[in-house]
Amino acid sequence: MSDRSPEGFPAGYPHTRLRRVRRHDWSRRLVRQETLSVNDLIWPLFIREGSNEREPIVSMPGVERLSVDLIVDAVGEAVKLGIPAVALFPATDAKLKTPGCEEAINPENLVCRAVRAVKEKYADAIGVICDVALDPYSSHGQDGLVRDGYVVNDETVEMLCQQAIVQAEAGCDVIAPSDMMDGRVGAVRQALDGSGFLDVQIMAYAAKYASAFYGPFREAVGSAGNLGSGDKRTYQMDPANGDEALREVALDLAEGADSVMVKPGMPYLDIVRRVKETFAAPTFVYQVSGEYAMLVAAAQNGWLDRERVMLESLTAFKRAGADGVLTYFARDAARLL
Ligand SMILES: NCC(=O)CCC(=O)O
Ligand SMILES: [Mg+2]
Repeated sequence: MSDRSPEGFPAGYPHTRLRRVRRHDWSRRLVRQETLSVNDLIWPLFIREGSNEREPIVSMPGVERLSVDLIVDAVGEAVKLGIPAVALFPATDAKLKTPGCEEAINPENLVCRAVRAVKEKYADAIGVICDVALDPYSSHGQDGLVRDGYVVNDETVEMLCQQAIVQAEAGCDVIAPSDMMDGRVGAVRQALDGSGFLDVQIMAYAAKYASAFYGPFREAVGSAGNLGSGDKRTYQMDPANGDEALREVALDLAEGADSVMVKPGMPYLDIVRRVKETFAAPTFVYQVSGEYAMLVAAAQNGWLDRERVMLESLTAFKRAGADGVLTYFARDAARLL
């Protein structure tokens, strides 16, 4: 290298100065690789019974459960902001939760009524995503049917297929199986096709980990008390495993998933990257309730800059390879973008 290189410095220095392109804003913008846009955002919303009712979720400051009429208004805001899709989550009345989860397949259940109301007003101006899983409806808080203390797979899958159909009938655009039963994507695809819903998409929660970061969500949908000291480790993935995520994604794609998801988000960016690089399929990531709660709580204490950590975390998902992010920050981020 140059004879001017000071002794002991790595070859290339000082000709290669990486700070050069960082010096001015115009230059930083020119070399920037990732750009977060409103098209990357999916906004999860929580529904409750009643009309003109809004109820704060204590562990998710700034997030509320909304009655169906106010959900329609919130979706209107999303449409105005250009957010491409919302994900609707029902906080089901405790009286309707049973071991058999019958409310999941009631065409008049809360989520189906919300989907119909939203679609009536906004039609194709925005996509509506609904989970397929039994936890909002189970008295035990598990995502499937329980027999002898175990969440049974195949019987649960039969129920999920019926749940997918009632949600598709209500107008849901994307069915998102979040249950982690084996074989559910193929079964749900077949059920949807068999009922004529050829164009209803499946976004598979393919690599969903048995994470402690879901705590505030369980408060939001009122399932925390139902689950008690139980856990979901016999079906959700072990946080210690990476390779298994690729096997899960491979199966879900082979079974007909249109897109896949990694969940949670920030602690699992390596999984997002591996999934995107391996399959080159539409890949989403869920910045879950606990991640939101951490950032917002720290910001409320004045320890973090809310706006900056929000945008930085969302940009990190893009950098890891995600095509989009389910995030409780969606509206706030969209307002800034
Ligand atoms: N199936 C959706 C979730 O479980 C969301 C979890 C979270 O936001 O913590
Ligand atoms: Mg699977």
